[in-house]
Amino acid sequence: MNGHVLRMNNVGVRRGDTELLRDVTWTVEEDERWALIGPNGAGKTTLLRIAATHLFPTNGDVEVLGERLGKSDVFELRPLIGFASAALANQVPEEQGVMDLVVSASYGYLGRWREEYAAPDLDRAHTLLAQWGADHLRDRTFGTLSEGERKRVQIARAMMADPELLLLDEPAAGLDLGGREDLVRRLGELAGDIDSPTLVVVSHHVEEIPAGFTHVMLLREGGIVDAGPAELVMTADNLSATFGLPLKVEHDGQRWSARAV
Ligand SMILES: Nc1ncnc2c1ncn2[C@@H]1O[C@H](COP(=O)(O)OP(=O)(O)OP(=O)(O)O)[C@@H](O)[C@H]1O
Repeated sequence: MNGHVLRMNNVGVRRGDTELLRDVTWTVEEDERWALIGPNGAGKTTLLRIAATHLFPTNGDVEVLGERLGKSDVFELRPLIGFASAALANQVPEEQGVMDLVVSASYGYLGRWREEYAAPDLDRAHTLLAQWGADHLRDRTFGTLSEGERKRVQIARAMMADPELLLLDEPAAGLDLGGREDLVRRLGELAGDIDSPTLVVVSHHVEEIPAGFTHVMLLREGGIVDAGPAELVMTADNLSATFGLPLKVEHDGQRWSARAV
């Protein structure tokens, strides 16, 4: 795999006359942790869905975990990719049990109960729920969970199959301040662990970039404003161009913040 987890070359996505993405050239190496930041409609989710092999681009080349999209069996690739998004959460039936949802990820389907789950898989599901602060929810159904609780359970599920690449679309959206800070701290711990999968997290807010995230891509109107090491990309000029208003950017050594000037 020569270290490249993701490689995109001149990727574009077009729907009718609308360009959802254009000229995206991007490489992600194994030990990198990326945040994709941009305003509503910038194309972040579209880009993440391509990385997850859920969407084929209209043009350009994509390699995920060394396999070329269009030339490989995505059903062999997908178990190696953990993916959590609001769209996936919406596909989970309300009555789905939390444990079933998490443990079934290693069996390749969306949470149907099987009698023959292996004990090590059940143990791993418990451990992951605990790691994401959701162990107390394991006897609940997905439909009874709050927004923040759903996010934690979804991340535990995405981690279940021990992925090589973990893609999280707006994991902190809809969380209150305490919930956001708790989740961002846990993501920071994951980022700092050398055994963690390669991470790509989408957000609208620079405050949600966890500590330890090494790289940032800024997206606006389907195009890359800048992408690379966080300390080079996260300038006031770049952020202002991305969000279309003059911004002041601060970094306290761990986390970023931005506000209008
Ligand atoms: N099938 C489609 N046809 C036309 N436009 C589409 C289609 N799917 C998405 N779009 C548009 O493409 C743009 C990019 O959408 P995308 O969901 O990737 O953006 P995003 O950066 O994730 O936005 P948000 O932060 O609001 O979730 C949006 O303007 C959206 O309305």
